[in-house]
Amino acid sequence: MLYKEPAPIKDRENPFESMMSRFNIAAEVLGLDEEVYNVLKTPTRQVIVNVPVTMDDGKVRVFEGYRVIHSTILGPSKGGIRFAPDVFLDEVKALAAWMTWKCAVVDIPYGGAKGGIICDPYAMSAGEMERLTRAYTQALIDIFGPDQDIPAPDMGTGPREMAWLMDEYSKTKGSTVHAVVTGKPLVLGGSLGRVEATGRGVMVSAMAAMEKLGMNPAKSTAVVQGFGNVGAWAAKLMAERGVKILGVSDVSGAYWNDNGIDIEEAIEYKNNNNGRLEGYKNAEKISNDDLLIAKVDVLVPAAVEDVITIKNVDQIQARLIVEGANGPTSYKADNVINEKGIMVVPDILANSGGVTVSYFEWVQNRMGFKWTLDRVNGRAERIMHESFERVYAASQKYNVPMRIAAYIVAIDKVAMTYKYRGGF
Ligand SMILES: NC(=O)C1=CN([C@@H]2O[C@H](COP(=O)(O)OP(=O)(O)OC[C@H]3O[C@@H](n4cnc5c(N)ncnc54)[C@H](O)[C@@H]3O)[C@@H](O)[C@H]2O)C=CC1
Ligand SMILES: O=C(O)CCC(=O)C(=O)O
Repeated sequence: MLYKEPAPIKDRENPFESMMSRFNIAAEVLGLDEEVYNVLKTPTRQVIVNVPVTMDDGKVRVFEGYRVIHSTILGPSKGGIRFAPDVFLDEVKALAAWMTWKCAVVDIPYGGAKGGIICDPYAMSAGEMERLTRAYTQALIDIFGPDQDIPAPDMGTGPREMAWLMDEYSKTKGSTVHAVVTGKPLVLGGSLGRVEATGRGVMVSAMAAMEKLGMNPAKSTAVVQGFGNVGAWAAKLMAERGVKILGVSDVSGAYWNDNGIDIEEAIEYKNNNNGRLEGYKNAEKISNDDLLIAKVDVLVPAAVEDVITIKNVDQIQARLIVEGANGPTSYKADNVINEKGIMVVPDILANSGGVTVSYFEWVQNRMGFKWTLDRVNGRAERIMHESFERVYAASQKYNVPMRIAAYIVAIDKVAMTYKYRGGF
């Protein structure tokens, strides 16, 4: 029996359809070649695996896992692995396509992929997680590779799982292959700055957007949904630039303080509390729904897909949304957002700092050389700034919102690559 059935698709908006609807608009604006459109609308490869794992109670449980490779036209495919109870194939397909667009937006030489396993990482022991990660790696041993497909962390995974993946892959291949995965612990060839890279990119995007909107960070307020790797780092780095973070949330609920949440303290609390804010005292508990519609200047969704939807978009009060998560806004909410004049820094731009530093990690692994933190952060921030300006310029040129502009920039690069490579 599977650990848990995926949530029925009818209860959720379909992230792949959300992705395609934006892709369609951008493709039309660009006048994308029909052949290229047809290649890109479907992933290159979709693998479903069922991996048996011996649990701590001695029983064997079978877990369903996925690896979807959307495109390899720009280079080896790249993208994280999500461990979550409700991950499903169409979600992984959307996440894989977003990786293609993201890598193209920041102009790094990767295609897009994503993986997932239906499991609850918070309910499993370290031993069970290790056996699951190793079994998944074995099931995909011919897919992964430093020149083929390079995984990284996503929701529910981090450096620990990447270390197991690298070890399992290396043992099978007979030599240590650092570059098969990024987001590894430093001691195994991880890069300085990777852990905080996605949150740092969110902060850089937020600052760039605030400048365009004439907002002063030191006089601005924000809420951050999701207090994991991306949300906690984004909150911390934005607070360091003077933004008052009035509320944060995770699966346990949302936490609000009129004077601003002490982010360092909240992170310490979470780290000592099995990764959760549950029971956090120096704030008022509010509902996750109320956090999203709170009266603040900036909203940073950094948890899951489809949290800004047709159901709540009317009530959103923020002037600026910076998407730390992948796909947090359903496509049906786009029109209302645009009518309200809210600026959105879309996921494929705002959270691209993570894959950018993953690229640096891969480069360092292949050079056998380590960069300093200043070099990593300096280069990543430069890429984020340049990418932001590229997307902003496209939004002005085509008179479209930033999200469609980001797709235009990405699709244009992919289409140009097809033009030169040919082959079909
Ligand atoms: N880790 C990375 O480098 C990157 C992650 N992302 C995206 O950022 C998002 C978050 O990823 P991570 O921070 O890595 O995951 P994580 O597993 O470290 O943290 C996820 C956080 O979201 C919270 N959460 C889950 N469901 C929620 C809900 N319904 N309401 C409020 N909070 C909820 C969890 O409690 C946790 O605090 C995902 O969409 C992921 O795909 C995007 C780019 C890179
Ligand atoms: O760091 C990477 O390679 C990919 C991170 C990721 O999964 C994402 O950007 O959504």
